[in-house]
Amino acid sequence: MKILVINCGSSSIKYQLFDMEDESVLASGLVEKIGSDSAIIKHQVPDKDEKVVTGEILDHRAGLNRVLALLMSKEDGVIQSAEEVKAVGHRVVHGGEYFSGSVIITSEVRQAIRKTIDLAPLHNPPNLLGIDAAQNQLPHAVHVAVFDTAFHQTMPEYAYMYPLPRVLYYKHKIRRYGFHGTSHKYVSLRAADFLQRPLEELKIVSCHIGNGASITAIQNGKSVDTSMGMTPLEGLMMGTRCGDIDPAIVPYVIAKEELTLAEVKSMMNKHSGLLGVSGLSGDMREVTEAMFNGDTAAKLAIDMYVYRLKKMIGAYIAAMNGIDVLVFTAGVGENASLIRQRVCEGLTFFGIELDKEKNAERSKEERRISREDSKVEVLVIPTNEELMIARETKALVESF
Ligand SMILES: Nc1ncnc2c1ncn2[C@@H]1O[C@H](COP(=O)(O)OP(=O)(O)O)[C@@H](O)[C@H]1O
Ligand SMILES: CC(=O)OP(=O)(O)O
Ligand SMILES: [Mg+2]
Repeated sequence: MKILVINCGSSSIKYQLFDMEDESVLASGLVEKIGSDSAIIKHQVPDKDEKVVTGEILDHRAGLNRVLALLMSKEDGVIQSAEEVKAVGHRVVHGGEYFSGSVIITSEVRQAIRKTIDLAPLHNPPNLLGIDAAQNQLPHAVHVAVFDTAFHQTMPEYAYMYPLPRVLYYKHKIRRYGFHGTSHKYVSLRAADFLQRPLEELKIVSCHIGNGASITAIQNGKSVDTSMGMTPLEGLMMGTRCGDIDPAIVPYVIAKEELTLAEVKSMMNKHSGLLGVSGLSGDMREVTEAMFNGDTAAKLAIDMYVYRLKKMIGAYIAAMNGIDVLVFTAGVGENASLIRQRVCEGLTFFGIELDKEKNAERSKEERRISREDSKVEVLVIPTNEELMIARETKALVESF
């Protein structure tokens, strides 16, 4: 069964086509700068050179059309006809309280996703555009929505409610939802498999630290708390997002700097975090390099990033009254050995003992980086949200 996975951003489409017989990737790629006359498609077929095409792509429908044409083309094609794609799995960021698992997309499902637009104005509209475009171009396929929020629907009420007047929850659904659930779920399943231990017996703290970053406490295979909230702005310090700050700063900055609310929102989402503190970049590679070159602002940014992550791991251990496994994943978690080392150095109290040599090894594999005698297993697990979406899609198609 061939399954196409798509992840639509406001001006981009990421895609992967899987052959689910052996879960192999037949092709993958990215369409960027949709809405312009200089859009870029980067299309990769395993063992072939990447194909880069530029040109006008005015909307998601046109973008998807071009992707399908590439998938079926003579030189770079991997399928003969669009009918070969049996199902399409869509990443949908916000499912509100409507969805605690993946679903086949019906008109009711689209309606519910539309109702959560207010809660995720940056993410859900492009996700819906992607669904529309794909249903239009691939009408014979089964379309499935896989939500970032679904895995976290098991959080207890005392973890997801904010200490605000409760009426705001009843009127506007203001509560914590959490994100990156597909990734946290995937790495928790992989961790149990890697350790050959039942997931139900493990207390896992999973750190998804990429551009966006979140941490989740997973007990009995279920999310019991997570650091992102009503939106993906809460929690850890990120590449360009501030994470937790005193909410009183918002009206104060508006008054002092004569900014609009929209400008402050943009500041907190796009100009804060590593970028805001270092003044250089939101990319951990660039900030680390600057720190090694003696840049004091870059050093402060990294000190803050590590300190805040370490404190949050402590909180998530407390949430479960223990920890068996600490998992690092996503761009920073998978690659930045320095960050892993500095975070773990401050957690020895909990029985977390890193093997410095194993931690420093460069690898794309799932691996243990804790010492043999460490009470807590520390693992690096490369995330694979696309594969997880493909698996959830296949399971739904088969039960259909
Ligand atoms: N070798 C590396 N060392 C340190 N950080 C890295 C490395 N490679 C990637 N990163 C970090 O990972 C981030 C991207 O993470 P990723 O999980 O791919 O993000 P997203 O899916 O949100 O775009 C980059 O911005 C960078 O900060
Ligand atoms: C929800 C979210 O923050 O996603 P990303 O990390 O892809 O920005
Ligand atoms: Mg990501």
